[in-house]
Amino acid sequence: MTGSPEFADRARAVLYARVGAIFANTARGPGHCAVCTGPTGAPGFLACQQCSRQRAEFGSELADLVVPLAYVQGWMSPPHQSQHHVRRYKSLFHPSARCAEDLELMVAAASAIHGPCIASEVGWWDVLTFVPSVTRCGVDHPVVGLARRVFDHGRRVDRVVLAPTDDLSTVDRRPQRGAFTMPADHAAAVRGRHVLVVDDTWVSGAKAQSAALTLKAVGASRVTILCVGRWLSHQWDEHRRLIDSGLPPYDALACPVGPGACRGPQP
Ligand SMILES: O=P(O)(O)OC[C@H]1O[C@H](OP(=O)(O)OP(=O)(O)O)[C@H](O)[C@@H]1O
Repeated sequence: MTGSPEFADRARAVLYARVGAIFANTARGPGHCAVCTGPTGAPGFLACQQCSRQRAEFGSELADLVVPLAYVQGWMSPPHQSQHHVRRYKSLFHPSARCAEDLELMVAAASAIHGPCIASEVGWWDVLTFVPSVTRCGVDHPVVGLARRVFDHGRRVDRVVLAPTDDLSTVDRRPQRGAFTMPADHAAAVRGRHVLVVDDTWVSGAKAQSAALTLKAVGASRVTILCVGRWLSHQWDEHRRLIDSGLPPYDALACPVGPGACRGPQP
């Protein structure tokens, strides 16, 4: 059964074989941003500079919980396979079915195994959506395939879509309240409810948090962002240090919500 210990063991083995050498689990705790899991850059800080700035500006309008599953080792030379995966899965001209399938399996396993961990932190989600692409918004974007793989734990989950506005193209490392809108009937489905927002990559979090701003503005009680890859840039000192520290292979049992929150089987 999906979500059972047997499923978890099987998913762990499958993902270890498929992406263990490609991705590494995100980490929580000292040195890691409590929001996005990126390096804080300085000891004693709970959040990285980007997330701190966003929190100072938007406070509780932002997502209540951000769950990045794995680090993407970006801008390496030669390029790292994790970068290749998160790009090729949605490449317009050379899409890779293998990459898409791997990311979808990661979302399916994480939401099945660690859905209860999300629930223990912020409650079960009632509504599901995704972050639309700037260049290819709409439901034919492969990010929708990721959202479709979120395991619902037998619960009723409504699906809604965010509509990008012209302001979305100007979202650059800083969330904006007007980047998305929501059709009135979808907004009604969101009011007073917990929305899970799926995205493929978190770089600054600006787009995903812009989605959260819209959802909170139309009345969502809570927003959780689930993204596959927390992008690290090998060109930034603190990111390079984390990459060069030797990241362990991806383990589907390692909890992306944090060891203290884990309600699933332990690694
Ligand atoms: O964390 P951020 O700094 O906001 O960057 C990450 C966002 O950027 C990409 O979106 P884009 O619209 O470029 O996606 P596409 O490549 O799918 O068109 C990606 O899919 C994330 O949504």
